[in-house]
Amino acid sequence: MEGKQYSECQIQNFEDSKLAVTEKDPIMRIKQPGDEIQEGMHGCEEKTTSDTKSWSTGFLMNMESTVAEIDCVSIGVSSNDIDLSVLHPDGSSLPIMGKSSLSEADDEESESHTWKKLGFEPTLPICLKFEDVTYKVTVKGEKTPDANKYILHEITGLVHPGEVLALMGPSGGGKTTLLNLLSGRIKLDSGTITYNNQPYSKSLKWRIGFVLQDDVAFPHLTVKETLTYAALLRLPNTLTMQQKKERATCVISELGLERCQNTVVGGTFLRGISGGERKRVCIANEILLNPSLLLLDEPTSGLDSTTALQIVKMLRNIARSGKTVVTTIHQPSSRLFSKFDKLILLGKGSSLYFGKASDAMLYFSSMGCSPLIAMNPAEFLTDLANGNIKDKSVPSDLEDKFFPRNNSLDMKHGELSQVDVHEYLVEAYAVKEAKLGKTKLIKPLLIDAEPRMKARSSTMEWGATWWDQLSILFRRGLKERRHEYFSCIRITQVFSTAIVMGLLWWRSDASSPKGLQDQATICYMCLQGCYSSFRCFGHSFQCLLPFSHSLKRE
Ligand SMILES: Nc1ncnc2c1ncn2[C@@H]1O[C@H](COP(=O)(O)OP(=O)(O)OP(=O)(O)O)[C@@H](O)[C@H]1O
Repeated sequence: MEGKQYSECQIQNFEDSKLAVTEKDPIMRIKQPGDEIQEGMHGCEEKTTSDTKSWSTGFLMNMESTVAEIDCVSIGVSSNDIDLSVLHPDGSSLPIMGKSSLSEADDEESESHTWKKLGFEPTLPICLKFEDVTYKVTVKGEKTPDANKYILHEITGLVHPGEVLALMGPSGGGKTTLLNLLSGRIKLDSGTITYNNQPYSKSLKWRIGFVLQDDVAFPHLTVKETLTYAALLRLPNTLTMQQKKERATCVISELGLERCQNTVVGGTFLRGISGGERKRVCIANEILLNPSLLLLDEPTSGLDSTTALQIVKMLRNIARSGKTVVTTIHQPSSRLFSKFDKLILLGKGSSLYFGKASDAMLYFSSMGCSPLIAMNPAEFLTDLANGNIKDKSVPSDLEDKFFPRNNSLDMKHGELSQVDVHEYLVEAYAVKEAKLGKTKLIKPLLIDAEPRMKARSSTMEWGATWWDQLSILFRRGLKERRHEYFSCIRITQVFSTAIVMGLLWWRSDASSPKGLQDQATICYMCLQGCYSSFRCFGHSFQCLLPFSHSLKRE
């Protein structure tokens, strides 16, 4: 027991609950009536000490949601180690805070980094809840009057700290739009989005990290330079220059970017780091700020399945460190799919499923939709969201519902149309939602004031001062353009022009009218040169357009 201090657990409404602590593993378990004490737990029951109330134990479980889906809370606490997890009735454990749960015997992830050594300031745990989110745009018709186009229709969901929520569905389903709404970048038309039951506010801005699908990085900077300048620009003034640099180094090592840290990022015309490394650099750029909520738009697009899996595992580890992660995903492999905690399946802007990712197949098979051939679950779900029922069984009531009506019109070659399938699935999901009760489906676990206060007290003035920004941007600009400024061709060009000009006007006599004319000519040429440079300076602003996202972020 040496070196370990056990915390008192704040438990409400658990009248029959007991605490059990193992000596081996510092686990306190809220026992349910009838729950057997496991080997190794005997003799340590109800062991608590008074130097307690560590922030990790401050999570209060709402009784109703606990009964609905959570079996017990498992809290492992030592002076060095804090671990809070939620156990579901199926036996799976979901760590909410601290290191990955001990019960999560995931070999691959046992090697994972815990993110603790980063020594970041406390993260505010954010429980993200969205209910009936609707977003529409007005489409201007040439001949017809303007019409509303629904991009998202009554989408509901919930994600807790420690969880990874995947937004899946066919292209154009509305995933990016939902992500934008959740990040507060665009305003929703109806519905609610809350962060710990509070609406979006400016103070949340720096707690939300957003990794774009096509994030733009400076191609001529190395990975280390990119992250160091980002840290210098975006981290608070309260940190010293050295601390900011150290954080960049830490993030590089945590994201496994050491090998390529001195390689240029690269771009269309410059070979640089690989696609997977590039994605990791983009994620690292956001992780630097230690966001509570990390949103990612297709972080695995264009990557092979192994690299994609690495990225998703990394996201899982990030989530397990107490952050809330929401990501859109396209056609994940089955191994990758199994890494998500929750899933929202979107089809044409409507929700076709929301719940545990592992239950998605069960849900569809329970309604009569199952694959007839061996199929990756993600492929099956995306097919369904597309209305494609080839190689899948169809619910009998779907056939009954549409076949008589569609005898000649919608039925193509004796098959159900995609619209019919889509409508059926949307309706079926609405029925499920109504049956379960929407409020129960998205009942959040309440997060106690203590961890929130702790994280809030760490609120700092973010970003560098005006002068610091100027100096950092100047240095970064020089580095980014060094290949142009300091290229042999450019230097030779400047020097040779200077020498030729110098020779032409060598010893020109300003006292004679002819010499004066010569001097006037060189003045004119210099002014012309300045004017051209000035015009180029104006044009160069256009070059900033591709980096507008970086500018906004910084
Ligand atoms: N401002 C807009 N005006 C008109 N249509 C829009 C607007 N924004 C989004 N859309 C449409 O909404 C639909 C959903 O777009 P969104 O980018 O969210 O899809 P997505 O699921 O992320 O697709 P992808 O997987 O291909 O990135 C698309 O059909 C898109 O054309």
